[in-house]
Amino acid sequence: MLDYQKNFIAYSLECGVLKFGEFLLKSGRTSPYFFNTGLFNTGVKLGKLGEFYAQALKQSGLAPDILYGPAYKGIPLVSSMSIAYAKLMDSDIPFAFNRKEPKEHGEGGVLVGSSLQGKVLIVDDVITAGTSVKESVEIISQAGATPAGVLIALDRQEIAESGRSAIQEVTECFKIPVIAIISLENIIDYIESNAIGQMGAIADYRKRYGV
Ligand SMILES: O=P(O)(O)OC[C@H]1O[C@H](OP(=O)(O)OP(=O)(O)O)[C@H](O)[C@@H]1O
Ligand SMILES: O=C(O)c1cc(=O)[nH]c(=O)[nH]1
Repeated sequence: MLDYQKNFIAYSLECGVLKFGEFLLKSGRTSPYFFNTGLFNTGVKLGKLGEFYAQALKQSGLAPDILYGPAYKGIPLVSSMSIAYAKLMDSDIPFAFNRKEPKEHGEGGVLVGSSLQGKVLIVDDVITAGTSVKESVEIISQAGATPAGVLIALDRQEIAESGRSAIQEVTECFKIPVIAIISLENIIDYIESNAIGQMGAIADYRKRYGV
């Protein structure tokens, strides 16, 4: 594991973002751990999170035209990341996000921010079964733009409904790369070397849903 990944896990634990317990996921699975980026909830914490994402984009070598953050947690992620990336790379990439409920008045619709065109990078918090990424790909394609990749904080390394890995499904179906700052494997390494967390429950969960 690289130093910046260790630092990211330590920082997530310190902010209460990475938690152990029992959590119901979007997929309907009950997980013994949860990664809640909503708890990067001050200017300093969110600013630092944006810098991790900006660094990951720099290292990926991808050159998207637009950054897209799916509601809700993708909204502060894409906003903070675009500020951090502009500072890091002196490159002002436009960004956009969606509403979960279409707005019926004013400008209306589900999209907010820059219009979706060209190569669009999806910026989200985690991938579990891949549903959220599929929804984003649909929104981007419907707008006439091209999904160019996915950047997430955590790859939970789980299987999708098809029985294939969620990441494998995304990369094979949509022919786009997925970049994750950390994965479940990194969290397990960290837990084992620092004697924290509920390894037994995580190992059981991984046996059932992991890749
Ligand atoms: O890979 P998946 O199985 O789709 O799961 C991961 C998605 O689930 C959560 O979204 P959700 O819409 O639940 O939450 P939010 O409104 O808090 O962003 C999370 O933010 C990811 O976008
Ligand atoms: O799959 C999810 O719903 C999910 C998992 C996780 O670790 N964090 C999160 O915000 N959502």
